[in-house]
Amino acid sequence: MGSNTEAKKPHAVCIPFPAQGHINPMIKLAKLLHHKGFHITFVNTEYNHKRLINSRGPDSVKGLPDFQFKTIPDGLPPSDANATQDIPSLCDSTSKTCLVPFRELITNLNNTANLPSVSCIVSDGSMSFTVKVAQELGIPEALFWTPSACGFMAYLQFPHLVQSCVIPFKDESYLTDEYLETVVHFADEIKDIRLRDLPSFIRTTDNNDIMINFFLVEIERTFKASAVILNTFDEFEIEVLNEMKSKLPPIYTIGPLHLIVNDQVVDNGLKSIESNLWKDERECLEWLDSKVANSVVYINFGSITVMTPEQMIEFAWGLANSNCNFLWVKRPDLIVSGDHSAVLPAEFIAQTKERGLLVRWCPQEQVLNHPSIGGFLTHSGWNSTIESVSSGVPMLCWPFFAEQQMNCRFACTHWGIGMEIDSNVKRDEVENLVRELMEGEKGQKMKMKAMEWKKKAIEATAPGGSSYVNIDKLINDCLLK
Ligand SMILES: O=c1ccn([C@@H]2O[C@H](COP(=O)(O)OP(=O)(O)O[C@H]3O[C@H](CO)[C@@H](O)[C@H](O)[C@H]3O)[C@@H](O)[C@H]2O)c(=O)[nH]1
Repeated sequence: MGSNTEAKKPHAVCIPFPAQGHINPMIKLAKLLHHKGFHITFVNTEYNHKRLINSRGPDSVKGLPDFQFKTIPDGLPPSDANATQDIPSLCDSTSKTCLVPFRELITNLNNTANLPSVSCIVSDGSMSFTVKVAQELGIPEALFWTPSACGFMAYLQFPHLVQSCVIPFKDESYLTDEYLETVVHFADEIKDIRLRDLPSFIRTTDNNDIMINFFLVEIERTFKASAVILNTFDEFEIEVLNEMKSKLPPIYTIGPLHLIVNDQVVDNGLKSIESNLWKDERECLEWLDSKVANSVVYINFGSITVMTPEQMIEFAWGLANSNCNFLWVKRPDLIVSGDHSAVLPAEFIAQTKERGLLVRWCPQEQVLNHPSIGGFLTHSGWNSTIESVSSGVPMLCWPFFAEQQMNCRFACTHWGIGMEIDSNVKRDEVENLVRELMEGEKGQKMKMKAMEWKKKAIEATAPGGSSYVNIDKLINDCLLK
């Protein structure tokens, strides 16, 4: 394409919140927009840019002539660690420090010869300082909220919960299992949501709590955006979406995004653009090839969850005692003490060596699509949940924090594809639930339900489907305006 045509392209600046579970869906959306004719500038933090180079090599950030990577600092002290940063610190520092470098970056882009002017911003909902820059430039800004619609809906309750003095809790005596069972008003059609299902950030007595205050600001700014994007599909979360629709800027449900991208984006150059911050151990796919269909339980707690060595041991013996095959992704920074290798007992390793594989990071989408995977023990992060749904894989849910409790609640009670593991995890419960998931009657029912949702997810993303259509609407009605 000649530089003249290039200069006329719409130019979207895409900026994720700097954590794996946010970068992944944003890079997919950026690829899709590129495929639809946009010039893309993708903005990572310097910290994550370095991690991307470490895990995937320098070519991984070279981009393409019309898909470039840029960086801004995250405001935290420099570090060479290969680990997820502390989330409250990151929320605090990005919201306080990133506006200035982001504005400077856009000014520089607009002053670069042969580069189309920035015509829209697609920002993570948790990086809403960017709305200010869009307003200054008079260009549209779409906020991509990367949790589920039900999780996002739960965050939308924060202003009301604060005004009505429900959160922060008055004192420690409210932090009990009994009080957390209190049913709250959530949506007209959904009456079974309890305090314990709301984002874990509500479980504080601190009036200056970083996370509550952070979400109050992010929610308030959402109303100033031109559009809200969600990585879900209408049929899956229709009650929640109906409830939100009248209260927010136009909402575009465009998920499961990875299905659309895998179907539509065939360009080889784009295929090489990936966003793993840890190195994939792809050998696990060959190991899965050696196992019979639906026989392996896959365990992965995403990029942020941490657990104590004791919890890990309970999971380990629960898995060993279930006698099932398992693929367990044990991220290097999964254990709170940071002691990666010392915690798993030698007897566990010896006992399970024929039927268990431990890796540090894996190509999750491919793993979930592998025929030998029969169930997923997950922390209920939204990407993991929607990827599991898209593959027709039922789940055991051990929600850790943020809106994962809500995803777990919906998986177990609304979608019929999940069973919850108590936060105080014990080996017997793991053993029994893994058996039930892989061999029991309830597991069979969940599998059938998961397969139905998979079909619906594919329909939503196929030509004419709701998410497929919404991408074009998002582009025409918002990003090109
Ligand atoms: O070995 C692995 C482990 C994970 N992944 C990918 O990493 C992402 C993980 O995302 P998610 O499952 O959502 O977990 P978190 O990393 O914990 O995600 C954060 O971001 C999500 C989206 O906002 C929220 O739903 C979560 O609560 C929040 O913790 C997914 O795309 C996975 O496919 C891999 O490719 N390989």
